[in-house]
Amino acid sequence: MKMTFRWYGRDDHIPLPYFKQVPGATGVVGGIFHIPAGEDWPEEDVKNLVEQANAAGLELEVIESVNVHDDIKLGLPSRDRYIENYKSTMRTLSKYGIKVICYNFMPIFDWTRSDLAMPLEDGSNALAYERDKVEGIDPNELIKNILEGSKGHAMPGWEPERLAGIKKLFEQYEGMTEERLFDNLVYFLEQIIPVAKECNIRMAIHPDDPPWSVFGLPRIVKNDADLERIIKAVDEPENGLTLCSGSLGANLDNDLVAIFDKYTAMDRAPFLHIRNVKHNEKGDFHEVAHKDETGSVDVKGIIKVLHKNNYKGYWRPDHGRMIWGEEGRPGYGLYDRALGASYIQGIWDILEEER
Ligand SMILES: O=C(O)[C@@H](O)[C@@H](O)[C@H](O)[C@H](O)CO
Ligand SMILES: [Fe+2]
Repeated sequence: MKMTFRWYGRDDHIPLPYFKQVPGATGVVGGIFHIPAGEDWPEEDVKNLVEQANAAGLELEVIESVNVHDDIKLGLPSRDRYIENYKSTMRTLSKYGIKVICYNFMPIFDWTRSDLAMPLEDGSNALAYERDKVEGIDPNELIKNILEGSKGHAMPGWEPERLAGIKKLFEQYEGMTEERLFDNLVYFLEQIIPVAKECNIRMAIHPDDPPWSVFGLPRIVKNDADLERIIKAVDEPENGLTLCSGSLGANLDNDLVAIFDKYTAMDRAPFLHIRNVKHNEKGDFHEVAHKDETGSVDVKGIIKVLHKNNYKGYWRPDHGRMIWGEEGRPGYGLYDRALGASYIQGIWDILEEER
């Protein structure tokens, strides 16, 4: 499997060459964050992005994310224009060697947390989700908390310009059901998967984070049944999944090892996010170090099935804690992600030797 790190481009506090210093890192996962969802990505920006990574000796073959405009999720007539832009962006990305595009289909918000820097016992801090602090509060309050907690770092999915129209967005989603949202996803996939085929790109939908309804908005990428329904709806290898152990793992009912096994054996998961979360009695969770017994995720079990299935796709260590005084975008410090990366590769190396 190919180990990558998420890199936030010119907005990242981590110098690109540092990723190369993590043993085993072959590439970075990039994105263009100043272009609003729905717009066609300018070729010049894509070219610069890929060239910068390559100049640092790193591949850039995965994009996270090309975000989907809410009009597509809402199924509005204007969606066709945004889908055309999406296709055009796919063609540009393929021209510069992109192989996988990660995206999500969550209404309005991307990931949701109540705390971006919850203090842990060891003096580090991590992202956390407490139901009482999210569910039942005014979404504007949550947006305020997230933007304050981000300490000036741009947070994809939480763009202040877009969220300024939050009231209208919520009105537009009124009455939206899981069924209709799913139909809108299928409409989108039917349009873009043929283009993906032509471009040799694999689309990889990211699970909802957390994988349950928040603020009454429907969620359709929560569990094994949802994943299966999505890949079957347009049953082509290009219609793939990003398996994220942290997002799916927020629901203890999800059998992560079985899910990672099933979709990697089918070769329908071109991209993986590996991280760990820990639950408390109330069902709340916070993020922890990647090491297996630190949290609820069976990290070793996941790596074992990936190895058994001879996984050849891309993976990246997902959110880490903030440790050793590092300051940066919540979840995306270098130090803890690098520790997680080395831990996971250690497991892989032993399995390789035993094969
Ligand atoms: O939590 C994160 O940082 C990521 O896993 C997501 O934001 C992910 O990039 C998007 O949901 C994918 O579209
Ligand atoms: Fe993820």
